Amino acid sequence: ADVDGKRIIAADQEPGNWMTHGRTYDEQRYSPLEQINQQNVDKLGLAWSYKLDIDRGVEATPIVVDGVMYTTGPFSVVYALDARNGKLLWKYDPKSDRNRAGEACCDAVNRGVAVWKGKVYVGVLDGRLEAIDAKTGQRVWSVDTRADHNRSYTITGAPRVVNGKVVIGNGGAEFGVRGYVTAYDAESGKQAWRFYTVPGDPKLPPEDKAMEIAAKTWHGDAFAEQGGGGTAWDSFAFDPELNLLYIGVGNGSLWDPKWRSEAKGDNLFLSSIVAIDADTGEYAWHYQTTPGDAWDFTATQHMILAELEIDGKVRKVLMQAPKNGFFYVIDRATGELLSAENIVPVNWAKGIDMKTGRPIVDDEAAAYWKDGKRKLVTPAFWGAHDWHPMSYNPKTGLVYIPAHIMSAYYEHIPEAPTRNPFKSMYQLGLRTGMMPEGPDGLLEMAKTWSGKLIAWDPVKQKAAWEVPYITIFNGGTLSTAGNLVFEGSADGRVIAYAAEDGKKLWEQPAASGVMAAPITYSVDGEQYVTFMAGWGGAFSTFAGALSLRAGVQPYAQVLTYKLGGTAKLQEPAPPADAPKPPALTGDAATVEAGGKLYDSYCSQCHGIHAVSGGVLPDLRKMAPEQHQMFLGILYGGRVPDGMPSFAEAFDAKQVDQIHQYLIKRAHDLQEEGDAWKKFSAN
Ligand SMILES: O=C(O)c1cc(C(=O)O)c2c(n1)C(=O)C(=O)c1cc(C(=O)O)[nH]c1-2
Ligand SMILES: [Ca+2]
Repeated sequence: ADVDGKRIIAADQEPGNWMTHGRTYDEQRYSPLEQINQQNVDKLGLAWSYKLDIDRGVEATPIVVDGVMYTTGPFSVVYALDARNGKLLWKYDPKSDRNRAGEACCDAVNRGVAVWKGKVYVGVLDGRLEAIDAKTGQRVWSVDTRADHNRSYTITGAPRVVNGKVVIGNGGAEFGVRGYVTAYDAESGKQAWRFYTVPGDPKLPPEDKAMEIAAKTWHGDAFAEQGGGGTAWDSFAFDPELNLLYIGVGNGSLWDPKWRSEAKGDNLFLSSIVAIDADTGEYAWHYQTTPGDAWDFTATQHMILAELEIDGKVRKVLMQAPKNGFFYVIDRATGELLSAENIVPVNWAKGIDMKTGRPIVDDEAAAYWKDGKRKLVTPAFWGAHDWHPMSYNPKTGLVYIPAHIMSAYYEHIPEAPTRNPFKSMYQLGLRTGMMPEGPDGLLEMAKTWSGKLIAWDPVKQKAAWEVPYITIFNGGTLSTAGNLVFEGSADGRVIAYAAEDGKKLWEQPAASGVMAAPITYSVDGEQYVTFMAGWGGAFSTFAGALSLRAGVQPYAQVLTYKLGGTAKLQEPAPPADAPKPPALTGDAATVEAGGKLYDSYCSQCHGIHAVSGGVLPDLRKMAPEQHQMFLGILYGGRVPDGMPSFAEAFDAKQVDQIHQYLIKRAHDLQEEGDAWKKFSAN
């Protein structure tokens, strides 16, 4: 694992390796390998599989160096595997603090490691960054990246190593935190610099030039208490010539701009791409995709650096499709906006004004805090595109985007929200009326959600071709010189398409939903393609009901293919039938009160309207002994699974209200049958 900057910059000279998250610092996720190509891809078969320990969301991009694969599973567990046969070399469990798992918004996911000079780096869900000896799997150093232990900081993203420094951000903007990116010396773990993305306490002077710029765009002082947001929880890119590190910055805390910043100002650097000096962390330029974000429109999405010919001139560009539905091409030396076009229908903005670089926001459709009316906004909080990586094929000039068609409700709350001290709970500052009333409304809404693989031409600013999918949250993409695009799907398939026209050339079942982006590598002259399979993440936890349309279970494994591979796919056992629930003893008012508590505290993991997407237990299907122990489970938590104690959140009466609501929902299930199962496409 003797990777360094020189090797990564010259990655095309050793195409068999995949040495950094996006293969190269420009994060194109394009491999020069072409042993597997359009002529023979139909002969691709499973070479080996490796079963991960925990069946929850899998989002990692594996790293492969000189025949060894380093990858991660849920709860930031690191696996080193022989890349030829999947044999385990070592496993490192950082023992992420399970009491704090509820402080992660979107499942206990991890997007992979970085490798540098004999060490493997992993961001741990509980907020640690750790260095591991690549040979032995033993910990070398560990740092706590959290700036404030009273806040819900987590890490799900993959570190990058640039100029000998390990760079990592945090998650937490759904819980009220102040975002930042930190760089640590790769050898020692000593902090080199920290770049805050939003201002801190307005009573204190700004920390640096960037915060001076940002502070002028925030109003009032609520954001100091509410955190401000701007977490950099996923994407980075690096240009070694310009020595600029690009950071994708996230949404605001709170979401409602009225309660965050008196509905005034752009609130920099929320929803922005920020370029900083890779050595010092000093601000260079920024481009804000969604000024004054109100919809969780993060710009943490994957950024690709490329050279494009635009109006007869070759430009060094940065490309991003953030959640807000537009595809941006930006000059990466200066931050100048070159083009912006929507990749799916959007209703929140009428377009981007190319003179000002700002969106033309449609207040009638989307500004829920202005007139107090509930708004159905497109796209919504998982965006037209979320963290699932894109890829760019320089031969076709196309960017392959796993895109979403989705809308959701946003509703202002008229009284100023106060900060809830319970840390494992979303604090968005708007109503959970984001979702339609009742399970029937949900079913209707689900039918309007779908996914699409879009082959986007960033010069012509339009799609060259598209492939539809049954739900959102399909896998990231991989492009190869074999002129193939590989993608896994939410509904449990691994697929190869022709890069130029999207013709499907190969498909096999994956035994679970696939969200992560595949990679390709070669060892001893043999090319392999690896998919990390395993359903989970934000969609199938919070909106579990809608995700059932994918018809898959969480079953986490590494699936590696080669030409002529003949290994047998392992599959999960089918889920058990729902047991008969106890009698409902609570009256309608009790059930209603329980439902409200459930929505606020439980739905982010177990699913809205108590319909689970299968990642965490469906509470309508509790066993008799779980009903008997209900209070004990809520007060004690189920720590190994990451369920915190709710003793501080609920009194005994409230526990009973939630219990009665769940019993009611269990009876609904018995009477209606599983409408969601029938609804599933498979
Ligand atoms: O604002 C944040 O700090 C934050 C963090 C994360 C995360 O760390 O996973 C997600 C999001 N936001 C988010 O908005 C989102 O849609 C999302 C999806 C996922 C996932 O892993 O499926 N994580 C996150
Ligand atoms: Ca977010």
